[in-house]
Amino acid sequence: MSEQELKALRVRIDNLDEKILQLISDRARCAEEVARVKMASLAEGEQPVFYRPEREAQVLKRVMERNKGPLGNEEMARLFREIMSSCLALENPLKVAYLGPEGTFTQAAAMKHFGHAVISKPMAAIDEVFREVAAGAVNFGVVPVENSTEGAVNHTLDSFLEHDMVICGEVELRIHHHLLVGENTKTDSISRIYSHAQSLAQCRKWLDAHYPNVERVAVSSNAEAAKRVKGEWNSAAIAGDMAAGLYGLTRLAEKIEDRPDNSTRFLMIGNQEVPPTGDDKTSIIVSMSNKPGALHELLVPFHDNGIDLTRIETRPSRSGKWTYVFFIDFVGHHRDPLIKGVLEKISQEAVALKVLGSYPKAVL
Ligand SMILES: C=C(O[C@@H]1C=C(C(=O)O)C=C[C@H]1O)C(=O)O
Repeated sequence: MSEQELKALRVRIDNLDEKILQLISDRARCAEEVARVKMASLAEGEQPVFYRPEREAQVLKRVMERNKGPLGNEEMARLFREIMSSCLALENPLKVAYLGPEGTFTQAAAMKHFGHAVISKPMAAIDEVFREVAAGAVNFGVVPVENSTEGAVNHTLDSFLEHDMVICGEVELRIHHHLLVGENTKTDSISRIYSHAQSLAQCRKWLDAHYPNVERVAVSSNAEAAKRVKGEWNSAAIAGDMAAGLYGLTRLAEKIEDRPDNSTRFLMIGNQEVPPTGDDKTSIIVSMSNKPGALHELLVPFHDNGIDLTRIETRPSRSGKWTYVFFIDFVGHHRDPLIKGVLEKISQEAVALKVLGSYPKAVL
């Protein structure tokens, strides 16, 4: 390609960028206007709701449906995710607590869902994320709930039993783990490997094959593991890209997770009910009396109405020995008439039923 051609293309790009800049600014002004209208139409004492997850899901879906390439749908939606995040921050920047420290996959999930124009607050434990939301110190919290290799994150499920929270969104993240070391570590003399228990479990076979005799030490998060090995001799951490970059570690081995499709699902928790979008999921907690056929009774209404169950998890109820609660996720919104009927049926049989929230299915 000649210099001449390159020059002409760069002029075209500059002109397009100018148009994009203009359009994004017009869009941001619209968002400001939306904020003004929302404020003006408030009833006495009513708090404005700036963040609308159902609307954001609709915007992203529209973008994906209309996208004709060459950029992929996810790539294009990611760009619009950030534009919306910045527009919303003009109305009112969201405060989001997540399971920290900085560099965790939960932080990556928070950014994937809310974009980067939020005020984010790392918390030391899952329960603290719940408490921060309950105290009103932040608008939303982000917590991991299940991993495709290792199953449920029990701390999160148990926290739902203790706090009244509304789930307002979900996000899924592909989880790639790397074996990381700091500059002081001699790679042939690793005597200890730190990570979160879930991550150690997700790499169990790889560790058994490559480091069978090295001590595995579970710490509170894999970002914490990365932070530790930065200054330590002869130790390594298992963590992801964000933590590797943040703490400037070297990758001894990449993508060491046992299953290549290893993914984690995260939930956004808050106090805001989300209206239906037509493509939603609902999470409930149910406790049944301890009698034969109780689980069957619970599941029949879903089957009879053709409702797609996406997950069922059992946890000790904490209110009596050998009594259990069921965490159930299914497709649909609790305001849909069909779902309403099913929930009514279940509540006739159940000791307790709590709807944790209905929320748009993950778009990205
Ligand atoms: C502009 C609005 O407010 C926020 C910003 C949005 C956007 O930038 O598209 C979408 C939904 C809200 O989170 C709105 O409610 O439409």
